[in-house]
Amino acid sequence: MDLQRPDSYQGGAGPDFNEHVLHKTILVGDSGVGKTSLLVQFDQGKFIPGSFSATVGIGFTVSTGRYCRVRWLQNKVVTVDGMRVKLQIWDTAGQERFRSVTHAYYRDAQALLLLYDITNKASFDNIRAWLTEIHEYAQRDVVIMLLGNKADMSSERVIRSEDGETLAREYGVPFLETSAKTGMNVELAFLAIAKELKYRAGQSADEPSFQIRDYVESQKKRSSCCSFV
Ligand SMILES: Nc1nc2c(ncn2[C@@H]2O[C@H](COP(=O)(O)OP(=O)(O)OP(=O)(O)O)[C@@H](O)[C@H]2O)c(=O)[nH]1
Repeated sequence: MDLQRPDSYQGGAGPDFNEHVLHKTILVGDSGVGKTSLLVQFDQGKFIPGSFSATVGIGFTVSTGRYCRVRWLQNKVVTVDGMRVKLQIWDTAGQERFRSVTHAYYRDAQALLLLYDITNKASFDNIRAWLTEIHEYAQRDVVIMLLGNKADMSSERVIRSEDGETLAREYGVPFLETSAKTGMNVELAFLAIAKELKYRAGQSADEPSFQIRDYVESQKKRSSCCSFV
């Protein structure tokens, strides 16, 4: 899937950028927030209704020998400013009983997409606990993005968009509302992560600095402006 689209960032990759490196990206969040659905939407461009179980044979099952918290992974190539960024995306199961198995996976993650469900207050309230866990087990410079998923379910919304934004600002992370059902902002979330990782890998003194939060905000404004055109 070629995700390149016009945007404001035109910096090239520096000499150290290695397009063959896989950038490990993990989806985390409470059970049922839509992690698998988001990945399926990104991978296949479609929404498959109903919960996925750990036994559903999509992709690649990672056996831990115990409970399998990390279920499958998907390699995706995202084209950013003409360069290929390879994301190795790990889907995880949100149930509490699998959590201890996950910590090892955080350690070498370069990016984490942290999801809550805008129709589920508990999933939003648990974001702080997820962030505490991430800060404890992940690398200090891991790229984190907060996603309020199921944005299509407006009649059942209990978490306002402003609440997601406020929480994200408090932790200094970018924020998007997404819908795995309609595809809203799904590509943008992964594209922003890929751009940040590419920027970090190729950072050089003469390159304009890239700020993922500014990028996400500018793209959000662009899509809200253009959806009315
Ligand atoms: N309307 C709507 N439903 C969604 C969306 N994302 C997921 N769902 C539904 O929410 C339920 C849970 O989705 P999953 O993708 O299985 O959630 P998960 O976070 O992977 O859950 P665990 O595997 O238990 O951690 C399913 O019934 C999905 O069809 C969305 O954006 N909009």
